[in-house]
Amino acid sequence: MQIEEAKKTIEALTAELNQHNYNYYVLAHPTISDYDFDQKLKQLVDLEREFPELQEPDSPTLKVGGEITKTFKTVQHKYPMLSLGNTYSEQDLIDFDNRIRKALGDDFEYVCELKFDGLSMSLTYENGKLARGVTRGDGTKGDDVTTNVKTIKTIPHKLKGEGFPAEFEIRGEIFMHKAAFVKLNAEREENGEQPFANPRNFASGTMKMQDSTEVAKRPLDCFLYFLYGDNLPYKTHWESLQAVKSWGFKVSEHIKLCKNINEVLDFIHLFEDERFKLSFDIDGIVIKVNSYAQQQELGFTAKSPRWAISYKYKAQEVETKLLSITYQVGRTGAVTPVANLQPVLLAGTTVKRATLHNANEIERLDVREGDTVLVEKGGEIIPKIIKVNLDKRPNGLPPTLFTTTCPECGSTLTRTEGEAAWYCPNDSGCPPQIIGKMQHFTGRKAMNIDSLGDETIVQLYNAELLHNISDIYALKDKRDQLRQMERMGEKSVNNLIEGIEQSKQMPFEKVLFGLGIRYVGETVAKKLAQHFKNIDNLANASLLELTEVNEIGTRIAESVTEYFAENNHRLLIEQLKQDGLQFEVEEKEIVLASNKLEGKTFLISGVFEGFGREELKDLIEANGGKMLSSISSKLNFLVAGDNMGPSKLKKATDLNIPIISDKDLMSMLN
Ligand SMILES: NC(=O)c1ccc[n+]([C@@H]2O[C@H](COP(=O)([O-])OP(=O)(O)OC[C@H]3O[C@@H](n4cnc5c(N)ncnc54)[C@H](O)[C@@H]3O)[C@@H](O)[C@H]2O)c1
Ligand SMILES: [Zn+2]
Repeated sequence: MQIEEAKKTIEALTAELNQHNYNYYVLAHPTISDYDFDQKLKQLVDLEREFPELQEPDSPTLKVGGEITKTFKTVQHKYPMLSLGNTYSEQDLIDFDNRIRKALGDDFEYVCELKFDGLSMSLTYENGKLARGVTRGDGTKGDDVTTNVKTIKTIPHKLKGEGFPAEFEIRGEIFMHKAAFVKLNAEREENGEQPFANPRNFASGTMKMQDSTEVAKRPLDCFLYFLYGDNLPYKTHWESLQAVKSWGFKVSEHIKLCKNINEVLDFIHLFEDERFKLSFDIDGIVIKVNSYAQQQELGFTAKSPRWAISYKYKAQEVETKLLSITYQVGRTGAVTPVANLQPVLLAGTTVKRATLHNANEIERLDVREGDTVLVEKGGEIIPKIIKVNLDKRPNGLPPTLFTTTCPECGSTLTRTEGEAAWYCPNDSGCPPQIIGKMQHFTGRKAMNIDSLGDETIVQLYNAELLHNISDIYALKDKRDQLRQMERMGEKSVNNLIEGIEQSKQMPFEKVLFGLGIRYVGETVAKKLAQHFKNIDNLANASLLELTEVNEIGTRIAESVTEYFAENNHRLLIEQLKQDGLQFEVEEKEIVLASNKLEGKTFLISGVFEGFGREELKDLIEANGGKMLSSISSKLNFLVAGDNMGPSKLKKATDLNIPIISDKDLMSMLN
């Protein structure tokens, strides 16, 4: 390659890799596979080796990929958090072993560990207590996410046992189990939120959240894999792993002390298949030289230790034929394309279907019925089509035109500017939407009507006893018809009606969530209910009033106003009101109500361990205080919790505004 051409290629690759790093680390929504990313990075490494004069000092080949954000406090790492050299080839491992052998002679051992596919975290403990949790960030500085880390149950707040150093740092990987991922991602999709591609992205997206109470709802876990400290009493990595286990840290049982590279390869071969039986994703095996002294001798490159390497498994993929593309309609009316495949064995299971996400994805892949496609099951649980084998495309295959009509009711589909999904607008006449809405309404997180399960709803819909949510509350007058149905004895009819009657006591926020307004998930419903207090206030709120609510963006606000603009929906709510459902927040009797805060102004910032922000706000107002929405000289007190933005802190300090804790606030009331 000529230097001119090399320069152009290097520039293009650099720009592309920087973008992918951003998608992966900051947005947690990568657009290419890890394998492709690694191939491109390797190409850049090779080019820079051939033309060293063209290497930029901030080339992605020299940097750890992540970034720090502005939303958390930045913390300097005491020991840099590096990346790991990686390879997909066994020959590279043998070369690695030869390099080590050359430097150390033959007397050394390796430790093999699973390469957990999550995000790395540095935890600092002081006198046996968790002091800090910091992300890798750019490798030298990271985000202080301590409050989020504290919600992870397997990370000890306080150590047990003895012998731990007064101060040390421990590194590990935060991840989400596959089962939790599948469940939570399905909920996201149901709420109209963008699903995450895999558990890693979900875990990483979660750790970036500002609201720790949200983080606490998402089950994360953490394996620890490296101990750092000054003058540690251990000579080897293996020994230290045993010690940290005894202090209460979770260390994977799948580790192996190896005498030579052949034993390492055995471990790698073993997990080639075993990895699919684990409850969490791994993307490879990490191989580390065991002795600390030898690690020191080997040292580091700019980006990774020379004493460790990771072997990555290629995502499993297989070719098969795309028989047809069909469309599914969800509860919200979103139409999802599904690829129906010639059944094929992949990663231990028979795959018949793959997701195609939306029209953009079909266009991107240019996938057509009759094509031969490459299907991948990597970290992801749901197989997906990664590309079309164009060499095998029969002549004259017509391009796929995304359906323009609903496969269930024939309505013309609509799409909002800027959104990926097409929707069937016929929400009161499209069977899967009608059924889905009722199922959502009776679901565990909404009205929780146990006795009216998903199957029963379908059965009653088919028997024309249910068409609409409000019909549920009319079932009590249809006992005779109910009793005639299959599998419906006197007792189950009684149960059914009783469950329905009981649901009338469900609080407003559950009813609101149950209505299934697009983008109004559980948390949003709670926020809206607390803010507007009753359905009429909410229904009459303007876009501006809606977006003024903390964490309600324009997308949600628009969806809410659209919902209430429809007469059908207003009629439904009127009917449900008459049926006796809760459409206002039950005013909690605030025992503390007084006028102790009269004439004083407050602003709340950050997160609190014992209180929700809304709760504090209610408390302040119930005691005569007034809330302000920004920091100005008019503000009397800033009630600050964890994770308060640094700019707010500075502004308050500059204006000399007293910063108080939630506990200080409580004592003002006593
Ligand atoms: N698809 C994309 O767009 C995209 C973009 C950027 C990066 N990536 C992927 O991420 C990789 C780079 O990420 P990276 O720099 O974090 O490297 P890496 O993930 O390949 O290896 C380093 C990381 O491994 C983790 N790890 C897991 N188990 C471990 C164990 N037992 N011991 C030590 N560390 C362990 C640690 O978090 C450590 O930071 C790339 O190779 C690529 O595959 C993909
Ligand atoms: Zn339809």
